[in-house]
Amino acid sequence: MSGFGNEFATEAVAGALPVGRNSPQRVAHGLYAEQLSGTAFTAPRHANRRSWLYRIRPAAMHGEFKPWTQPRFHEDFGQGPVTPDQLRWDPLPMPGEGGAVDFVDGLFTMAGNGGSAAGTGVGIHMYAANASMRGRFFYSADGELLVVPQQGRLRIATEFGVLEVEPQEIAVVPRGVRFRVELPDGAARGYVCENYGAMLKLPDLGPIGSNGLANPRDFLAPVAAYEEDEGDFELIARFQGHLWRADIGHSPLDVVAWHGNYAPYKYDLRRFNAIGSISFDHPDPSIFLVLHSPSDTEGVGNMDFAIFPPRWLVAQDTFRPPWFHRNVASEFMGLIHGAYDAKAEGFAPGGCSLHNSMTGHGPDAATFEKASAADLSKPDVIADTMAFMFETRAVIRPTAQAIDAAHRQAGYQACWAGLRRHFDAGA
Ligand SMILES: O=C(O)Cc1cc(O)ccc1O
Ligand SMILES: [Fe+2]
Repeated sequence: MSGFGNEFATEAVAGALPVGRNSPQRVAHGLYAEQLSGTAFTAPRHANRRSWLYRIRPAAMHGEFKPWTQPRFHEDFGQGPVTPDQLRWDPLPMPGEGGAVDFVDGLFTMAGNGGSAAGTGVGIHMYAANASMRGRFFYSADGELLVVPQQGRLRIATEFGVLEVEPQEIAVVPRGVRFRVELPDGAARGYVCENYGAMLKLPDLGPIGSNGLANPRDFLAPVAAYEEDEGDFELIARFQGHLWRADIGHSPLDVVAWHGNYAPYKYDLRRFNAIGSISFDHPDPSIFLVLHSPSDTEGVGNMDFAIFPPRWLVAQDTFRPPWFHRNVASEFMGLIHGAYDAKAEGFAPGGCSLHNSMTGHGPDAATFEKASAADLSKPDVIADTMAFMFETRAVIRPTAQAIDAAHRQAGYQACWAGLRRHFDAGA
């Protein structure tokens, strides 16, 4: 179903959705009615998000939660010093032959800030998996999950229905929504931003007008689809930065019908309408904003999700690639496909980089030399590319395991070492 944050209504069995009311004395087909609130009951109408689920069994039915761990997936961003160095990583290695690693087992926390208790900031994770989740369901009460596949498709079976996503598409699973990730291609890798702050929304467009960037109708929510499976299953919860496990005797994906505006959704990044300079200068990357989690300060994001999609560069008398800069915000980047226009080498699909607050960064030496000499009478086309950025207000703290990881690039700073001195006061 199409449209960002729309008021949807969907039923997998005719007549399952009550008409004109949410909670009739007896729901059709013997279903239970249950509300899922994603915002405060009293949130203003334009921001209020909730859905009504009509399900075989209520969400309350499961065994007692016991602490559970997956040591690589956590919320420990450390208390100590954070290096202001530029950091970069090779792709997270795929699991070896050693056994089945599903989406939950394959999560690896790279970095983050704030936390679930404070309700601000983000957790930034990667996943590398080689098996579908079997008999296991997961939800995060801590944050909505923005999933950015880089390799391999995901079939995300949720309480609300099924989302199928492939690299260059994204999925967002709201806080609390239970799901299972299956891997149609047998293996998958990608990025996850766990947003502890305000729910992602489409940015305002200001003078751009009423169309452009990510258009609302390209966001797709699933139609209702339910499972009736019973068995010895487990429910894994992410709650206050820790993981919990409970027995559950049935699939919690048993919602036969639902209506409301709080639901998972997907978006194809290739639909993004990129807007840029047709005169001179390279605009700020906010021009590439897809989704925005506002903070309590107007105009300042808790987290901004921006992409760098294929596009034409036509600016005249302009250094066309991203400029050298320092930013009060902190920038975590990933590459989904192709090459990134600021880095000639070393930033591989599935890799990532971190340029924290006020850390100098920009084009590497090879990119600088090439773009400084480029013939600007012709447009450049940047094809076959899809990079993205999670940009946050707070400093992004890499985890100890990310700093110590064998796939971290020790010599990343060398990419700027070859920038030559060109200054000549007399020239
Ligand atoms: O650092 C980066 O590569 C991301 C980025 C891209 C761009 O076009 C302008 C600014 C910016 O931070
Ligand atoms: Fe940057």
